[in-house]
Amino acid sequence: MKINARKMALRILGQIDTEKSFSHIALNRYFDQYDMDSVDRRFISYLVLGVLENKMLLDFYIRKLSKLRFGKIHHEVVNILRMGLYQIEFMSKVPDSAAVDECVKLAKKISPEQGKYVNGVLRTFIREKNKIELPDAKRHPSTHLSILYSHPEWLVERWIAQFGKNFTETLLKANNNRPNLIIRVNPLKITVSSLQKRLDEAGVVYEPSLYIKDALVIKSLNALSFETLPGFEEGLFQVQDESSMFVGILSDVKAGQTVVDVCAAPGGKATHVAQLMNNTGVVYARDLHEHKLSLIMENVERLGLKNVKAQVFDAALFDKELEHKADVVLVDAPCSGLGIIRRKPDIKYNKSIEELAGLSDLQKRILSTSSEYVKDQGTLIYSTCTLNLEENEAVVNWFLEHHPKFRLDRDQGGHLSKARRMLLTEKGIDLVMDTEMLKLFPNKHGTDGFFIAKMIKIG
Ligand SMILES: C[S@@+](CC[C@H](N)C(=O)[O-])C[C@H]1O[C@@H](n2cnc3c(N)ncnc32)[C@H](O)[C@@H]1O
Repeated sequence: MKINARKMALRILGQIDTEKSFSHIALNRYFDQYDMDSVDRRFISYLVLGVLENKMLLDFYIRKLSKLRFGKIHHEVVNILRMGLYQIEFMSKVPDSAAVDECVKLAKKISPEQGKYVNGVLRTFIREKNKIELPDAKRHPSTHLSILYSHPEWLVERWIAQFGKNFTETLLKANNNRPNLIIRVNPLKITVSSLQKRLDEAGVVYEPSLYIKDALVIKSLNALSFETLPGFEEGLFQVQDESSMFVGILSDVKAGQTVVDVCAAPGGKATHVAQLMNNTGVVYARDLHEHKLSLIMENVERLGLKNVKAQVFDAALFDKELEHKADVVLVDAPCSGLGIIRRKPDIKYNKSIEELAGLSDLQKRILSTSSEYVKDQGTLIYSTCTLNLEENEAVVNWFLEHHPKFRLDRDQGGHLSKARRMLLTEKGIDLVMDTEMLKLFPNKHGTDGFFIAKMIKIG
């Protein structure tokens, strides 16, 4: 039986609200449970993610248009209105009349009055949307940007203070764009050109990554549909953002080395370095959560890796067994995740200033403890998928002050070939930061927001 895509989207939004599930998990759960074609999947994920990305703006409109106070509106009707407004405002291919009619049908299932109410709000929006004024951009810049791009005001204020207003606006905008699906080819099983042939045969549209030699940017699929690509089950590739692949490249691992990845699940970076070591040496892939080890193991097995040992271990605690044993230690620390809002729009609504403060203490502790595993002349890499100074530069600067045996690697861009550096310069993309730490931004580099500091132990 054909599913009703809007009804399904409404159920998923309801579940995200009530169970506080992450959107990608809720979407995948429904996609696994119901048989639906790729057109429906794409429409549902577009609508659900679009509503979440723009929730504050859509709620601002509802507040302006509704005769009922926001808190008094039936909870399901709030989501019906959000879906209707989103389709009218952002989905140009959906005729306004279809958006209204379908939402009214959904609301009528609750009661005829709710149908009338939804009809009234949506039709008023179509007539009067140009008259709705946002908070004044000059007098209240952070409130204006916060509503326009649906990011909490405290975060907008913080980013304006750290990056300036114009940069922040482009960052907020980029956070509401859908990211590409990026895959890292697994050279242990296939060459890049052979995988490209397989993708061509399946009609998949892709292009080579600007940054990473063995990575492909998939253009014809969204990030949630990677399992449908040819070769996934066979382990011919791993899904991973280019920003995160930089950790593997910067680590400069060699065959036979010992690597400790203290925060490894689901194993993106651990499997990358294991692959770069050509299935030799050993990668200790650790995580605090036992249930996450299976995620690492699934990837390890699928990719055909023999050199990864997955272990449960709390990175904040010292493990004497590994003292001074590692050539490379990866600290991909738990963080606020504010660099991956494009992938998980829920993140921007779930964080608070208090939570961020607690995180930097944990990050310092994990980094200090893990540094004890590094051999003389060994490498320590600290990374996060967030953008705030407090969780990035401040943590690394604090660490360097307290650990004089470590220094920043001076040549963060040195791993890139000359040709690739020229290409990036031509495109106006600057990778080497004046702080000698690498920070990538969705609006500047087209990648996830990501931070990497590579340090060397002088010994
Ligand atoms: C950013 S994710 C790691 C992503 C992973 N490195 C990858 O590339 O796929 C951070 C991980 O740290 C783990 N974690 C959080 N606190 C931890 C702790 N105290 N010790 C070890 N792992 C921890 C989380 O379970 C989470 O899987």
